[in-house]
Amino acid sequence: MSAAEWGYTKRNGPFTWAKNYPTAAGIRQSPVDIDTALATSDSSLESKPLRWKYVPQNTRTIVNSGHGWRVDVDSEGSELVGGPLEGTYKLQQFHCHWGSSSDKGSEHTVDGQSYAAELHLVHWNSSKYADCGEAADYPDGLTVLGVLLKVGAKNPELQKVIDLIPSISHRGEKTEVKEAIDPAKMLPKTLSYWTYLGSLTVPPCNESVTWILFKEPVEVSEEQLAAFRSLRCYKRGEECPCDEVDGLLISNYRPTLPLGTRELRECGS
Ligand SMILES: CCCCCCc1ccc(S(N)(=O)=O)cc1
Ligand SMILES: [Zn+2]
Repeated sequence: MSAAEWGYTKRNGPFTWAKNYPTAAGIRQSPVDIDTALATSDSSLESKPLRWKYVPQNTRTIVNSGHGWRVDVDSEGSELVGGPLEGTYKLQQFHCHWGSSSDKGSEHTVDGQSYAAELHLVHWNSSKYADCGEAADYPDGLTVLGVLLKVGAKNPELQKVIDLIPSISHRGEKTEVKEAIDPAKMLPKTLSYWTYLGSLTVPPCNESVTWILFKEPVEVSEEQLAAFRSLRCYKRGEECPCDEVDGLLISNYRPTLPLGTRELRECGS
């Protein structure tokens, strides 16, 4: 989309994306509702535990993409292997999706239930592809670890992100992450998960993501969610293009798409 960039308002939101990004109307789209009764447990998943290694010092910059905040990471030194994955995946970035109030905001839902937000750790298949951009064009190119966020205690690791939000209030602004953020500390204690083949949940909605969604939600406080909603979707000095309340990014989640004939597997109770 040229002037009217895609976004989350009535005018440019998820139901308009397929106009400019035909893949958004595909049959392997994300997010989906996790119908727990449909999930099949798979011994091959149990036999290859999910394993990851992150380098906190490699969390480089945080940017306001206009669609939310995103922490870009130097992939070197990171790895994610096991579970449903063939080969090694490296961490590229992590970001979050939320709603205008904490009764909604996650992208995946579980038996129809929404959570307050959802954290995505984006990895690319470094065994087969040269970088994330290339990997995004292949069905086995990307893996996203999804963490459901529910309202509760303040999340100390995410607080390091929240503290940087005032310096990236407008679209395009970015700043150095000085205090290292450890992605591993944002994951739940129990590692049970659901996995299925899906897509990027934002345009161009490439159908190249192996989704791994942890079952156990992680806590975040209402104040921390309010900080996410204080980001603006337009550039400093420009007028607000979106018809959101003075361009505040109060909601940036895509509603669920049909799972269709895709298999939904689970590992752990
Ligand atoms: C054409 C290059 C694509 C880079 C990948 C950008 C991206 C990664 C993950 C997600 S999400 N919300 O599915 O985790 C959205 C966007
Ligand atoms: Zn995401």
